Amino acid sequence: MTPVRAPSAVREFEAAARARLLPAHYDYFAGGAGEEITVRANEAAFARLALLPRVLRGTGKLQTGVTLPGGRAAMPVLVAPTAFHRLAHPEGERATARAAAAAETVMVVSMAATVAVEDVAAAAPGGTLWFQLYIQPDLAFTEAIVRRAEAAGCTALVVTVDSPARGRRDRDQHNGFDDLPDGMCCENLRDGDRVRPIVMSPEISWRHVDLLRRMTELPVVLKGVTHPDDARLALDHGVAAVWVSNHGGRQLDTVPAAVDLLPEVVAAVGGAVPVLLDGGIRRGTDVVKAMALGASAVAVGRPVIWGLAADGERGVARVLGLLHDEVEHALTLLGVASVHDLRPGLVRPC
Ligand SMILES: Cc1cc2nc3c(=O)[nH]c(=O)nc-3n(C[C@H](O)[C@H](O)[C@H](O)COP(=O)(O)O)c2cc1C
Ligand SMILES: CCCCCCC(=O)C(=O)O
Repeated sequence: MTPVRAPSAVREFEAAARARLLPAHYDYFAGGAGEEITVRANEAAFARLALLPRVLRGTGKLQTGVTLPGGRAAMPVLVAPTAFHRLAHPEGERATARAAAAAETVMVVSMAATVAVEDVAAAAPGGTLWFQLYIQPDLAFTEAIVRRAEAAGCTALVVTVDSPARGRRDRDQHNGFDDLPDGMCCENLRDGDRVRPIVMSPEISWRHVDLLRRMTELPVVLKGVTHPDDARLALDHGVAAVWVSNHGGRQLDTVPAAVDLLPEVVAAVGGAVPVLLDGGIRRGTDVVKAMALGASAVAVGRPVIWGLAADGERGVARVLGLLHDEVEHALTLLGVASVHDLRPGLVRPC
């Protein structure tokens, strides 16, 4: 009998996940906005970047840890906020949080999680959680959610700013996917005995970022920045980090690939705060390319979902473990001892 081989690359988890998920749920996780041009561009952009190794550097012990406003991570790959983990696995966000804690990295809990942030925290004591927020026009409700995240022990607030409206996702429209199944809801949206809908409002502005900063002592990370002028404004408004992201190509289609936007944002930020990046990271080589171009750390969305759907906590742990091992391997072959020593000169367009 041929033994079943465990996935040896992150990409292999997608097929395993697809085989287990309902087609409409697979499409929700995999899909993006419009023609999915940005979804494809995110990955393709990494393939268009070449790495140029240095030799005879005597590098020795490797350093992959990073220190960020919301705490330290042993690897420079964070778990991006993604919604609805219980569609992928019955343990949902609990399983993801345990795997992230075991990998000693940060999990960003989505506001649209299907397990309440308090229960995610309880599932992974000792783990580092950040909380992702869509600022709700009802500011009292926004504040109530912030207080819950604080009380659950989250160490940063990630405010997603690329969603003044929900992306138009053709796959979801064709599948009629617009709600969670019975027995599942966005647990962080509970308000007394009802669950509120998430409002993505075009009325949200920099004024709300200021209000939020006054509302909490937690560092505020701005996720979904693509324009260098917005990166500069983010600094004016006192954010603790800027997160370059096009939401994995799920919001405005034809926005450029995230990694192509990175250098201009890094230049605009000028080292004032860390710059994070997500979108299309599938390999350790993608991680080092992004960090060479100035990212302080990166995050992965779909790879975590594929690991979760394929094999629950173990699958997520394997995805994170593969990325960690690949980062170390890439550093060794690049002749670089620490992720902090990655520089633009190690990357070339090809
Ligand atoms: C299924 C899914 C759900 C997502 N849900 C959220 C969310 O609730 N909040 C958020 O800020 N971003 C959300 N995102 C965007 C991710 O945080 C991240 O920006 C994106 O997945 C990165 O691209 P990648 O999937 O290629 O790694 C979601 C992405 C996916 C794929
Ligand atoms: C109505 C709930 C919306 C959750 C948003 C999740 C998300 O950001 C995504 O990309 O999907």
